[in-house]
Amino acid sequence: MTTAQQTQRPTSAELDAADPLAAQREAFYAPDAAQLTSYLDGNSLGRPLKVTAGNLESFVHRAWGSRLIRGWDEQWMDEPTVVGDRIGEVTLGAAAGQTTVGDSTSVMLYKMIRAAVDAQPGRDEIIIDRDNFPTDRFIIEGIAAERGASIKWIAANPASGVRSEDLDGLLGEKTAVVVLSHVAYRSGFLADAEGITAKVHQAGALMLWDLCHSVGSVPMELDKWGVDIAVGCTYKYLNGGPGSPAFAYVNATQQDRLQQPIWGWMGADNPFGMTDAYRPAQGMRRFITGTPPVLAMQPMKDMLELIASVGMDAVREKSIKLTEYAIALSEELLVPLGAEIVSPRNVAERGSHITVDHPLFADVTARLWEKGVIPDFRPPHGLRIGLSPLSTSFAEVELGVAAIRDALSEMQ
Ligand SMILES: Cc1ncc(COP(=O)(O)O)c(C=O)c1O
Ligand SMILES: Nc1ccccc1C(=O)C[C@H](N)C(=O)O
Repeated sequence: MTTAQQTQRPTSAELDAADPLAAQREAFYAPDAAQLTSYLDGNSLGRPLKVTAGNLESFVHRAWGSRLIRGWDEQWMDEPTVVGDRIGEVTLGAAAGQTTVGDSTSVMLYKMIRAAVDAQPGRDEIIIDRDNFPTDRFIIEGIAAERGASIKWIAANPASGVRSEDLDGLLGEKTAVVVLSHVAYRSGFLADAEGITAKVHQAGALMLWDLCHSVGSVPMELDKWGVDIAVGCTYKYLNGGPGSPAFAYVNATQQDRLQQPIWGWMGADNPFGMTDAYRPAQGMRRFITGTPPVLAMQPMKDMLELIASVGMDAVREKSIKLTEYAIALSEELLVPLGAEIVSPRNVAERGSHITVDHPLFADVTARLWEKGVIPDFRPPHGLRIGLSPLSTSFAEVELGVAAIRDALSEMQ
């Protein structure tokens, strides 16, 4: 590092002092320092809010313990779409009536991709990229086998992600649906959701975005972009807790055309009519299958209100500053030790995490976890630094990257 670099870059203390969202970090539960010194994995599991502990206790005592079965009539039957609408309003740019909550992300992806393929007669091709998260790829392989559809693969580009031109030569009159991640789980590449959606529509195909790594960190305008379907998880930047349920968005114009494949009573038009035949409910309720995971939906409500109070634009602004800082530190401290930054340098093409590659990073990550410095590792060589804007400080990033440098140089 040159002296010039040292003097040009603000210190982590200066960045924290200038951070308009710094006070929000107090809202998160803080384990004692022996357990945690730097949490860099909010993109895998967000931290709990302090208020969530009391709210869960009160849920047990009041809504569940006192109202008991009456809770379904009074509130819980509507919870999937009420919480869904709030996710839509606060984070997705989605008007009410287009978002619901339930199932795991994998199951929700299955339901939505199957519904999309079934709704496109004469079209039997699904497009996805080789670098997409395993569950997305596996589910599409399963659906292709089940429906006799074929898969058109976008070639892997691990240091980047999918650009509009990557669809050239693959998109056509046989394409039923295109499935892409808005932010790539490995590189953090942020796709041009609006441009790609428009291109997919020109070919008459449906567009499904996996929002797992963007929801709650990147502002979105799903309605404006004309997105057909989106699925995302709520345990990362929506801090819903381990295994909190997924959400699905279906554009109002597509809801009647889509029929999901797992016909359960809760997605039928009259669940308590105990009818002979399944008839799908109107609107988003048709995408529900079984009893909604109401308890597991509670923590995300607290985070949604915190995000609403500051706004997604402020969240994104901090996210950009955090990833810029993590890249600058990685360049100074890790690249000289042979590490390679494999995330986009252009902020407009980057979500809220970065990945740095080095052959020793699997061992480095294991050693860091013992010390309470928590990034994560994705094979073959990627150490991911996830920066959850409302809970991460610049000091934490500096401490974390310095610890990675120390572990790496000790092991070399
Ligand atoms: C892009 C992407 N899709 C899906 C998932 C997860 O699916 P599930 O919630 O079913 O484990 C993840 C992370 O776990 C992910 O990063
Ligand atoms: N759901 C999990 C359960 C256990 C451990 C990690 C996860 C993740 O979410 C991983 C994340 N989707 C990833 O991009 O690697």
